[in-house]
Amino acid sequence: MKLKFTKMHGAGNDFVVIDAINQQLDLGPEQWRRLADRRFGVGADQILVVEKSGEPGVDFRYRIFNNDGGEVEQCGNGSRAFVRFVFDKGLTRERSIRVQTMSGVIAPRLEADGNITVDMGAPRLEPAEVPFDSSGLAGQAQGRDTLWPLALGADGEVMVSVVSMGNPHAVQVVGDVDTAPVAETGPLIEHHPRFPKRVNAGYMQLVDRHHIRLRVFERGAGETLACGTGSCAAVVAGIRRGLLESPVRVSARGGELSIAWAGEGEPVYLSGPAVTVFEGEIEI
Ligand SMILES: N[C@H](CCC[C@H](N)C(=O)O)C(=O)O
Repeated sequence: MKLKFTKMHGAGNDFVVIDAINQQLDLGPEQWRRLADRRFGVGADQILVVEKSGEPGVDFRYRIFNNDGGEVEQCGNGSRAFVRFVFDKGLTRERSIRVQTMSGVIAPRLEADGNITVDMGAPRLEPAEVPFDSSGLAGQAQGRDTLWPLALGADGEVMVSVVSMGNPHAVQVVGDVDTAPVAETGPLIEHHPRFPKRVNAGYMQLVDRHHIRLRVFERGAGETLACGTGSCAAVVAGIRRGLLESPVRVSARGGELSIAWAGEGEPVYLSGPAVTVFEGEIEI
């Protein structure tokens, strides 16, 4: 089928965005993978699909596919691209919308200055909600958080915080993100047996109480230049550990994000850019 798409990015985390309201889609995992392939397709970390919502009080439905073809629950950088896309395409005249995802409703808002702030909902903090299998493990309390030991075989053991933003995150503090073993240990953490749905692996360097540097080896996509939900998860973990105070500036390799969180039970707010790179059409 001939498919119209828009290529976008949020702080270097890149997307193919598809209007499934005005196009009939019937694609499977192999086609999502090909679309996201950087040589045989358009190339992207994730594919974002825009659908009408059937829910009262909700404007759109938002489906997210990693470049391995798997459908996932949430994408923070993608939610900013989503609101920029639907506004620019005239699918809405509202700058503030509510969007249904697999893990609940989020609320992106397109600011007058072009920046975008998203209510990402409240983090889920119980291991079973992540999901993380903590059975038989001795957690180490730090502040309101618990650090869990992850055995990585020859690569030793790392202590991680576990947080769900609808999707699963394992966050560790490192001395220097530039020398952190992201390529070596990212895949080991992503596929660790204690994460039955796999996990996004975050490496956070503390700059000061309102600033971190962050790299994320993403589930189903490998290291990306920025990860919105990973930034939310890292800041939530840092605040719970007593290491950070809201708001926090997150310096990713692809750009800057800002996270605000008032504490347990409260929503996490993600702010940052969303850029349209080009429009295209592909036979898929
Ligand atoms: N790889 C993630 C989905 C995309 C998240 C990321 N791109 C973001 O901005 O939140 C997962 O499998 O949960």
